[in-house]
Parts: sequence; C-alpha cells; structure tokens
Amino acid sequence: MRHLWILALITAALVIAGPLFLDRFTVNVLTRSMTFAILAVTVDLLWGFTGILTFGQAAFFGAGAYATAMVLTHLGSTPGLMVLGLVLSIGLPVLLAAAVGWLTFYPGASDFYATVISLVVPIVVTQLIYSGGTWTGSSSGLVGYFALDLSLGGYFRLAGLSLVAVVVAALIFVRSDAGRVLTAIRDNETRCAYLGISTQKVKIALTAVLAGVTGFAGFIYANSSGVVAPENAGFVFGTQLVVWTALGGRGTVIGPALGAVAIDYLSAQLSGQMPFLWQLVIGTLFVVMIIFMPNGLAALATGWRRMRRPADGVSPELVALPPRAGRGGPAGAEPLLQIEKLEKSYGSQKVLEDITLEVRRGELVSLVGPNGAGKTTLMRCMTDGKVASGGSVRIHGTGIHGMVPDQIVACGIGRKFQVASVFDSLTVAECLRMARVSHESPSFLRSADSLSLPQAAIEILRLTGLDQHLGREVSLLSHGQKQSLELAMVVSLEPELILLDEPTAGLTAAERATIGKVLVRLTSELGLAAILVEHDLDFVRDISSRIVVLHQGRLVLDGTVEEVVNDEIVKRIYSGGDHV
Ligand SMILES: Nc1ncnc2c1ncn2[C@@H]1O[C@H](COP(=O)(O)OP(=O)(O)OP(=O)(O)O)[C@@H](O)[C@H]1O
Repeated sequence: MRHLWILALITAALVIAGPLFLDRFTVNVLTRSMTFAILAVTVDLLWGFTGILTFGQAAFFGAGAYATAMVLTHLGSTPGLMVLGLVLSIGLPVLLAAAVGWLTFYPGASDFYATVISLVVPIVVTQLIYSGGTWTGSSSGLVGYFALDLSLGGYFRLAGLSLVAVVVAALIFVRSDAGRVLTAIRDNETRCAYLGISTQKVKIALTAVLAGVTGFAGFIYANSSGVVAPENAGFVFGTQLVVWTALGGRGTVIGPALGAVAIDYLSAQLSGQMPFLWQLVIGTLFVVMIIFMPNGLAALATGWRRMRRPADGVSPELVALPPRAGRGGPAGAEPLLQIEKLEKSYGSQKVLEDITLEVRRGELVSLVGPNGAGKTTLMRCMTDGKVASGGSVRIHGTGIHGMVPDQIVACGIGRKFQVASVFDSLTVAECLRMARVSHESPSFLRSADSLSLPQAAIEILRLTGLDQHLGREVSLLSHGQKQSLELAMVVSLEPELILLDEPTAGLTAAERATIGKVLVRLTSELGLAAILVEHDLDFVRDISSRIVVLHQGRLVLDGTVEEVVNDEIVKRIYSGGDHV
C-alpha cells in the first residue's frame, strides 16, 4: 500500500507540473484523455473485476456532460448554478444507472442480456439528445456557454488529479475485503448467491456508484471542452472505452487508465499528421496487440509479478467465533425442514411427485437412488423457491416459495454442490471470508489481518490441512482440497441444515473418511441437520442416521440404515430390476 501512495504522489506532482513544460496542444489533448481514462477505470471495475461487459458508460458520461452544459446554457453559470450542474451531473447518471441496473440484474438474468441492455441505453440517451430541440441542441450539441473559470493548465490539473484520485480509490477498493466480492461474483455468481450474497444488489449499487463517477467526468469534460455533442453519449464511444480497457489490461485498474490516455493521445496526434490513414494505423495496432498480448499491456507487469510470487501468500490469523445464540436446539424437537407433496415437472415430464419429508436437528439423512431419480432436483427445490412446480417446502415453518437462493440461505440453509463450487481467482482465506459477508459487512478500505470462522469450519480446515494454505490461490488446489474448502465455506455460513450433493465424488479413501468424520461431528455433536446425496452405499451406511430412497421421482422408502439396506425394493432398484 505504501508503494501505491508514493506512486500516486509522484503522478500528482507530475500532473501539477505538467502544464509548465508541455505545449498547448498536448495539454489540451491530455486533459481530454485523462478525463476519458476515468471512464476506462469504471469500465474496468465493471467488466474486469465483476464480469459485467458494459457499453453503457458512454450514456452515463453523456448524461453528466449534458446535465452540466444544459444548466450552464439555459440557467447561467453563477457559482450556485455551477454547483447545481455538478450535483445534476452526478445525480442524474446515478438515478439512470439504478433504473437500468434494476431492469438488468434481476435473479436469473444472463450476462448476455446485461450486455445487450448496456448497448441499448446509449442509443436511447442519444435519441433523447437528438429529440431535445433547443434544450439539448439536437445534432449540433451545445456550445458557447460560460464554463468554470479555469486556465488550460487548470483544467489539465483538474482532470489529472481527478484521475489519480479515482485510480487510488479504485485500487484501495479492489484490494479490500469488499472489493474481493466483485471478483467472487465474476468467478462464480451462483456460489455467491448460495453464500447469502445478494449479487443483484451488489451489481446495481456498483453500476449506480460508477455512473456517478462517470457523470463527474462528464462535468469536467463539459467545462474543459466547452462543447457537448450526441457522440459523447453514443455506443461507438462506449465501445471505444471497452477496447481501451481491453488493450490496457482488464482487471488491473492502472492498465485501462494508461491505455485510455495513450490511445486517445496517439489518436489525436495521428489524426493531425495522417488525417486519412490514422484509423488504419490504430486499427492495425489493435489487431497486433490482441494477437500478441490478449491480456493487454498491464499483463507484462502482472505476469512478472506472478512469476515472483510464492505459491502461498500471506495467511491471516484464524480466530474461532463464539457459538451463535439460538442455534443448535435439542435434537428431535420441531422439524427444521418440512416438505409436503412436492412436485417438479419439466413440461410434461414429471421429475418429482408427491414428495413428503421431514428433517430434524441432529439428523444426517442420506438421499439415495439411481441416476436420474431426481435427487439433485429435490436439492434444488429446497434451495431455490422458484424451482418446485407444486407442494411446499418450509424451513422453521416458513414457506420458501418464490424466494431466491440468497434469501433461503438467510433462513439457515447451506448447500454444497456436486462439483466443488469455489472461487478460483481468490485465495483459500478470501473464499472463506466470502462465506461471512452475509453476517459481517466487509471493509471497503482494507483486507483484515485475521479471519474469524465458526469452530466447526476451523476444524475442517485443520483436519484437511487447508489451514496451512490459507494464502494459496484456489486454482492451485487439488480436487479434494477444493471439495473440503467448499464444505468449510458452507459450514462458515453457520447454517442449521446442510445439503451436500455427492461431497465425496472423486476423493481418495482417506479424504472420504475425513469428510465422513466431519459430517458425523457436525450433526451428532453440534446439532446441525444434514441431507446427503450419495451413491456410495457403504459410506452412507457408516455415517447416516436415516436413509431416504428416491426412485423415478418418488420417495419409495424412508427408514433407518438397517431397514433400508436390507429392504428388497432397494436391492431390486440397485440391481436395476425395479421399474415401479
Ligand atoms: N433442466 C432440465 N430439463 C429437463 N429435464 C431435466 C432437467 N434437469 C433434470 N432433468 C431430468 O430430471 C430427472 C432427474 O434429474 P436429477 O439430476 O435430479 O437426477 P439425480 O437423481 O440427481 O441423478 P444423478 O445421480 O445422475 O445426479 C432426469 O431424468 C433428468 O434428465
């Protein structure tokens, strides 16, 4: 962090001194380039860090620039009106982005849909500008208004220092615990939802805040250039921002900022010297860079840093949380989970029919059945209130119908998926921290030195040796370690009911035994309830307190281990001879 502040101070000093030794043309062009670089940083936070490919920043920039220019043109440029222009240039894009975000990021919406909407927004804003008559200046834009009383050098310093401030703030944010949530969403949005994080709210808030920053850049631009035009809000400009971000180095903050300044400055130089050829030269440069440096210019620096980085980074200190009040009531009391007459169909195909099941605290219920019996579908019905076609699922007596996964997690359910669902670009500790985000708000300024987890999660880490690799990036872990990490993440949620879909698939005998031990301890000693989907009957027999058999979408047996294992129907189902 010290390096960041030193670099920021040196850059700020260069920006302040710049107008003293740069010529007029360069000062003018760099003022614009640095203003655009602010936009590239916002595109990077959305696309590079969160995975939202957006062409819409141009619309928010245009809205901010036009809000300023319209106030200065139609109302005047007194200090009070200048402040009004500033407030509107930030406020309007924030409101517009909040509305667009609400339309775009509803649960289940695809990334492609979000990108298409981000292409439509600049088109709509541009059309509004065209049809604004004398208010917006239509196709001619607005020009000739009285702007801020600053010299050329003053605007240069305003744009440059604003860029430095935005880059520093962005770097502090993305390195903080809250900033890592963006990377988690980019890596695995489904897992975020199943850790109780409302990714929809995070994305809307991020889009709105960054639209405000973009609108502020629009305020600087409207004042420094003295002219605003419909192209400032168009999707061609929005696409340019994406290209600058890609060439600078997506997901690095500094790369897109430098990329935007360099390419915009180079374009301005070349357009003067080669009026008919410059776009061809820039285009060829883009193609060459995309072929030889697909991760952008910043990849040179990050690649070098990665080579020097040890496999295990800094590990935070593990701290055990006290047990949560109100958890772990007596085993055998009120059912934790009640499923009644549950049904699920895909078109005319009935996948689940008339499922009725209760699970109490302290029970480890294994759900067995042949392939295609409907086990995973039943798990999905318990963790997503929009999946079931009929019947009811209640947790603590509360129906989950219509709820989205993050709301159901808040009711006390944790789900472990069949294929380990973790965050590949985060470290082990950061993954575990994500599981605590729904309990404790993460810091926006720093990454905590310690990691507070429930005792049971710490035990899983110790049993599986993951406590020795808290600083290791998850992509470097083995399959078994990822399975154990996901289990520790789910337990860190402090759920009352854990759903596990084949947690031992692909594990060694030793790893299986460890997971079995952990599950028995969680249920019999800590009073959690668990539902385990498993194909390995020997494993199930060793650890379950009850076994439920699902066959062709129906629950055919629900009994103790001995009852089920010795049942004739089960023997027939598993030998492939039963077609009930
Ligand atoms: N999205 C879908 N559209 C149509 N049919 C589906 C869909 N998802 C699952 N099915 C069907 O539902 C049935 C139950 O599938 P499910 O994955 O729940 O079974 P399972 O018992 O978990 O199987 P396995 O042990 O192989 O994981 C299967 O016949 C499957 O083809």
